[in-house]
Amino acid sequence: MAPAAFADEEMKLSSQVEQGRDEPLTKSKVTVVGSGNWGSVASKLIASNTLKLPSFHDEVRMWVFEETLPTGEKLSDVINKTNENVKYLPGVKLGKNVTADSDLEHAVQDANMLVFVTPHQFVEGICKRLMGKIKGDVEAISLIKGMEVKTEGPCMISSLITEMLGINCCVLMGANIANEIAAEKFSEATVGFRENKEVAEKWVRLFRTPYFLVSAVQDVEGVELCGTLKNVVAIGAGLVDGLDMGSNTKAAIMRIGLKEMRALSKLMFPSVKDSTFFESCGVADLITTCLGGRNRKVAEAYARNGGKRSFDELEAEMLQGQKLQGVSTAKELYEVMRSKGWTDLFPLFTTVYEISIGLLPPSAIVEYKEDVPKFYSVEDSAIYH
Ligand SMILES: NC(=O)c1ccc[n+]([C@@H]2O[C@H](COP(=O)([O-])OP(=O)(O)OC[C@H]3O[C@@H](n4cnc5c(N)ncnc54)[C@H](O)[C@@H]3O)[C@@H](O)[C@H]2O)c1
Ligand SMILES: O=P(O)(O)OC[C@H](O)CO
Repeated sequence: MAPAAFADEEMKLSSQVEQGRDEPLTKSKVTVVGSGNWGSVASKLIASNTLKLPSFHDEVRMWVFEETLPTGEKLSDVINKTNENVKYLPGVKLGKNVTADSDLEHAVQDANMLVFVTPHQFVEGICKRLMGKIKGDVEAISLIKGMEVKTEGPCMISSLITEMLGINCCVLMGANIANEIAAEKFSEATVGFRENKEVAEKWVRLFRTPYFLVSAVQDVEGVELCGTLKNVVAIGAGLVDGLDMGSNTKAAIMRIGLKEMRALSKLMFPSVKDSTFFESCGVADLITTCLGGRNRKVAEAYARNGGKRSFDELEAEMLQGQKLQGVSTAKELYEVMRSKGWTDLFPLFTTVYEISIGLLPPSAIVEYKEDVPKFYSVEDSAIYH
């Protein structure tokens, strides 16, 4: 396949460039903070590259939120013994140079590159534990799709990491269903960076493989908001699947969702670029999530049950410890929209939230309201600019 072949060439080139240089004086040490489904795949990707690229230490440390398996063994011990995350990514070898570490402070203590990849609701607690424990020259990247809402307004996860730990934080988002990348099927991702292009290029080198093509754009908020907001649209897509509405309806939800994603992103952060929505983190992630993601899957079950079983209950039963981001993100978005008086401008986001808390039935996702034609007028609205 042409793109993969191109990626292969690029990879060789970047290895040659690195190998052609003198051995770097200091090699970067990478720690992955998180070890769920995507955290484990990210560790595998990175570990395959640190072995090849001389500017990185071979070992990749992966922080594991410790749990006891039904066998009575600790998850981190089993990962180190089998080289597999038997709970969150069974059947896939991570690479012998991945070391699971259940001690958070110990896992990060020597790292100069931190990869944050946990469900978004745990990040603040993790950062509190790390405050004052990070070395000065550390760079971070967040693979986390989600946001926090503070009294001052919305706070993206990369900003939370920067504010709490005093370190620069890029983001990596994309059409990245973890199990497919674990099986080394070709896909793409987008790194978002603020100012330092060299740092972004270093992250690209660390992640890129012949089957995982990564490019960088200077738009942290745009990339992160794409990854965050698509999870709410995915809930809408799952609801229409559960209502057996068919492809046209799902395409309509995706189109309306994309428009709301772009409009809300620009309202929250006017610097967000339109072009970002055409990268992997934008339209491609929206499509893959609405076709094959966990948010879609659980929302489908919610609609099939007529809203009688809660999202929490279905998540626990269907995902076995993996976490949904779309429902909590819908709530967080709603808080932002309500406080700003924007709910009427975003009927899809608002409806998904109201369905998720049981205020409306699942069928409300396709009930057209004559008096709310806002899908079409949001860009003309005075507050849009
Ligand atoms: N899985 C995917 O396909 C995928 C792809 C791209 C991005 N993401 C994003 O990556 C992020 C992480 O998702 P994931 O799929 O790796 O995780 P996951 O949903 O598979 O697993 C949940 C993780 O949370 C951990 N956890 C549970 N309680 C915790 C606590 N109190 N404190 C800290 N950790 C705790 C579990 O140990 C587990 O590692 C999310 O923001 C998600 O949206 C996921
Ligand atoms: O399985 P989901 O719905 O959490 O989505 C996974 C990824 O974000 C897709 O890129």
